Amino acid sequence: MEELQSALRDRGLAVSYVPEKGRCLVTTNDFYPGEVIISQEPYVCVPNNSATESRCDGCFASGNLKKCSACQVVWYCGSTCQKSEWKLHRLECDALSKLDKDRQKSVTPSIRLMVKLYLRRKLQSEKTISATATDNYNLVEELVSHMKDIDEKQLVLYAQMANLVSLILQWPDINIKEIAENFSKLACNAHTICDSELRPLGTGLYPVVSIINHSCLPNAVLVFEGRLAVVRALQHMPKGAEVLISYIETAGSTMTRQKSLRQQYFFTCACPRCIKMGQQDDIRESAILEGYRCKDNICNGFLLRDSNDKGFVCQECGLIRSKEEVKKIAAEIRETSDKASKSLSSGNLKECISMHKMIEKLQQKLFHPFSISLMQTREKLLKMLMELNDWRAALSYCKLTIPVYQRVYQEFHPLLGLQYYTSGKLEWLGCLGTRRMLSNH
Ligand SMILES: C[S@@+](CC[C@H](N)C(=O)[O-])C[C@H]1O[C@@H](n2cnc3c(N)ncnc32)[C@H](O)[C@@H]1O
Repeated sequence: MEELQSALRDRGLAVSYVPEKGRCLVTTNDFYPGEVIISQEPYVCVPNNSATESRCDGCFASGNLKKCSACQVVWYCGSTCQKSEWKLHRLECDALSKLDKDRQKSVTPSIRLMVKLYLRRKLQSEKTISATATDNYNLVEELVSHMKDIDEKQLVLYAQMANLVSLILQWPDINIKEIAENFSKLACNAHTICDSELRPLGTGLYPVVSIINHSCLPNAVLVFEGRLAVVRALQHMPKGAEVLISYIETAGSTMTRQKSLRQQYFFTCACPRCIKMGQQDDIRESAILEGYRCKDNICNGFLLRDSNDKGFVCQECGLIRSKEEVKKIAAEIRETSDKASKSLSSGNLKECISMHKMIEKLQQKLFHPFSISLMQTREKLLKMLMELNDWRAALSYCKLTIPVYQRVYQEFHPLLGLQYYTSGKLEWLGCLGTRRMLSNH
């Protein structure tokens, strides 16, 4: 711990402790918006490979990959990445090669992450790989596991996964209980590694970044530069401030956020947004983000359940919307969404787009213009239209999402920046298309 504190002191940081949260990271210098607070390479990481998509184990690139000829499980983009991973993969490769084909199929990214964790610990203890104050297994040992909070079903699953790890490693004195506990640690400490457009690529364990606690109104944000985790300030952070990032999607009602924090991280958030739960402002915001709209098209009022529980009352004009009407439209949305998923899985993008346009129309009838569900549908349309190179139509959906982004994300949030960037890129691509058309005539 002394070594870690000393390494952090040089970066203007310290580890502290708060009874209701456990360890926390605090600043010992001022940090300004956009400034890097801390960056860390992963202790271990894996790409989220599946039967349909593979990425390089070194840099997470896709395309032009070659399978490791020995184990036939791990992919590389070239010899540079293969060499950089070799010390660890040599051991993993031996272990994976001994598995039969069926067993190899059960080696999911989570199983590989755990196998790599144990191999890295072994290599560091043998000094084949060097350890530093911010890169050593002791830091993994100190991570919270919440073993006592996990339900029976989850414990059984972790035990089964631990047995598989043991079967792969074949170490005689391996501790199955410890592996199961490490799976629980990964669940509340590992991070999803995303690319610059915030698409998920893999999972990594960053034990120093994992000391940072959560807030739904964070003062910092975690982004990735390749596999490097980078925490940047979202606002001015004076000396002595606790560094806080958001573990979850912050665009949601307080109830939704609290539920997902309790389910995955086992705590009740008491951040400045969450303590307002049940207050007038919070009720209003939750109803706008996740509730229904006034049935009068001109009125943009949000609805709250009426006292007789007969329906929902518009808080602007007092008009009542019946439960039956709401249920009917919600059922139509569900039905169309099912059809859209089927057309997506059959690869019919054009049909999927027209289904989503129908969903959007139905959602416009039911939800408030700032609704998260409506925004998500428009986001899907934007992505699908971009796949078809229909820049103009994609731009129109991108523009519709921006006011919602502005409402739900803070000024310097990367998701908001990314949406502005997408909009600019689509404007440019649209103009380029028009110019080409003109020059062809
Ligand atoms: C990634 S760890 C953060 C570091 C942790 N406090 C520690 O001592 O190692 C996540 C865990 O920290 C705790 N935690 C994080 N943010 C919290 C918050 N805002 N309020 C209460 N507990 C929190 C929860 O136990 C959560 O599962």
